[in-house]
Amino acid sequence: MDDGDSVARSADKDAPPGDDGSSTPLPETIQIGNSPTYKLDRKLGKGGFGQVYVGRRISTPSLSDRTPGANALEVAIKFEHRTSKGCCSYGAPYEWQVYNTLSGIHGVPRVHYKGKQSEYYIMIMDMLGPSLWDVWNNNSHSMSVEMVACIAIEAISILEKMHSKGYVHGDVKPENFLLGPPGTLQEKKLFLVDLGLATKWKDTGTGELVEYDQRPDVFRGTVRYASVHAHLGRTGSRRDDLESLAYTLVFLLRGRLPWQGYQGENKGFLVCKKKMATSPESLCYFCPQPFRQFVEYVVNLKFDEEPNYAKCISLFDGIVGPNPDIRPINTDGAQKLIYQVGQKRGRLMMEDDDDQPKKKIRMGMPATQWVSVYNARRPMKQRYHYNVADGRLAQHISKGNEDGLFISSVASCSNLWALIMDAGTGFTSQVYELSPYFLHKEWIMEQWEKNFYITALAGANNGSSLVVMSRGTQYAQQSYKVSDSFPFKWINKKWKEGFYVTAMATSGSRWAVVVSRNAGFVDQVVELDFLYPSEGVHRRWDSGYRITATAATWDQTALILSIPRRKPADETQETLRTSAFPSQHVKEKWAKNLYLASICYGRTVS
Ligand SMILES: Nc1ncnc2c1ncn2[C@@H]1O[C@H](COP(=O)(O)OP(=O)(O)OP(=O)(O)O)[C@@H](O)[C@H]1O
Repeated sequence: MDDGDSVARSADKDAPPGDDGSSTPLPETIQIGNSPTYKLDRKLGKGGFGQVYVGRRISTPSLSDRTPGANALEVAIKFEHRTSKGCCSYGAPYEWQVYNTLSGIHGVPRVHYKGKQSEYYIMIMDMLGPSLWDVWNNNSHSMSVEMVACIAIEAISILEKMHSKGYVHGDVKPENFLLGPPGTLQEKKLFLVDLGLATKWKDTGTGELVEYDQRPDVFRGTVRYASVHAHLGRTGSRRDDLESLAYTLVFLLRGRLPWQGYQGENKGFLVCKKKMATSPESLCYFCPQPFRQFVEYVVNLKFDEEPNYAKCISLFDGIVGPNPDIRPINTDGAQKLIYQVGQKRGRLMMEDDDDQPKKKIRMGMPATQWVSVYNARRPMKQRYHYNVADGRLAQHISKGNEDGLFISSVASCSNLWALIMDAGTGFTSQVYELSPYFLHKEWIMEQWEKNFYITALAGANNGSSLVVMSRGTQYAQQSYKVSDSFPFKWINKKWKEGFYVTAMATSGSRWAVVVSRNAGFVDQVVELDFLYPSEGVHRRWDSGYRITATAATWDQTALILSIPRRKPADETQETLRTSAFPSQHVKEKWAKNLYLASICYGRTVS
């Protein structure tokens, strides 16, 4: 590998040295269950979990053994030490479970035997050949367009098959595609191995989809090839495998991806940001059209959208030679798939819907907007002020207070403040401080002593902050954190302690998050993205969550969505994104009894 960024496993998969059993010698001969005996030969590879060796059969299989592959003279033997991190709680490696369903399906090697011998979990499987990474590496870091197009076609059909069994692979990359053994009938056949990160996207029994979620602190996969959704910790679904495949194909073709070379603690974030900022056009600048079309299609797929595999395959048809028998990679699986789909639909190809305007989400163009959130409420007095300079804050606030209004939200844009005041807060008194710090701890602690709690918060790009604290809230305790990246880990810890996020702000690229006990919520989730996460918000809305806090930096938008303890009579919530402060829109919303509940300014689209 040219740099260290190809394999960055989730924390779970990073076994400390020696913990993978490397200190325990491997057995010289292997015999598990009723398997024949194999003698250990050369090493084939080593991964994060296991080591893979050639096994030579040195005994005849028992007559009653009808295991497919029992007669193979050479097999691949995968060893995982019993203390490996890949082993699940009941002992056997998680990958075994996945192979129980997928062994031997199109493009997946057959597992002949599984069992335990001495300190190791052992899986005996079909022996395969070099990986696509090996092929690319041994061919001066290059691969022909025809070869990559054939790989595209066959890989899509393999993923289609795997997905049809309810699994997503979760770690699609050149190293995990293997060819058949050289010199055999299968040397041009493609296989996808390493099912250790495979997850269910649907329950094949009930047909029900796994629930959508986002856990921004969870990353599984390989940084270089991971989908943007995987970087952001979203539940894996079919689109993620296809996005990783798209990056795999472009890597094989161009020899490099634009996000290679980042290092350090922040690497995952920087790589993800670069992926978001790279348009399909620029990613595929030197590649034939179909590659760009494929990238464009896969990055626009929704969480539960059924990919049109046949259409994806047909994109590459024009590149590969017409005679399947002389192609550099077998494309049998794909031909079968297109045939089936064609039959079902009464024709070979799906219609092309490219002329339908599709929103392009990755264009590499930053844009900054106001995000405003409106809730249905009984008629009440609400007022807004925007472009308020520091010196004029006091005047607006005291006028509002005189009229019986308290501040319900604050925001900042270009070092000027926006202020929402209304009669619906339920507060009994309120204090605020404009401070040059983000945040001013001493002042906040003093107010906590006096039973004021933070109820609104904004930060300006110059580092100053406006903190509003109120009495008469239901909060029982509060805590906050200021951090250089979105502090999901901390939030997650606080959730476990009974706190919920009740206010959030940014100052430049820094975040401040306030959590409170007794916040009146029964559950809370986060949506964090490099653009406004519309899809996630809609999924959450459908499950009863409503946006209760918003904040955005120049890079990312974060939305906190909560389920209220007491359901409001009218659950209507609307959001707007506008480049100017939405003064006219607010008035239109008021006319429909929708009132500003949250507002922020920052990066929302790319
Ligand atoms: N059936 C096989 N035939 C030949 N070589 C194989 C076979 N299975 C695995 N290998 C080789 O062994 C390497 C490690 O295998 P695999 O990826 O399954 O292990 P892992 O420990 O799960 O790795 P990772 O760290 O990628 O998760 C592969 O990259 C490949 O080179």
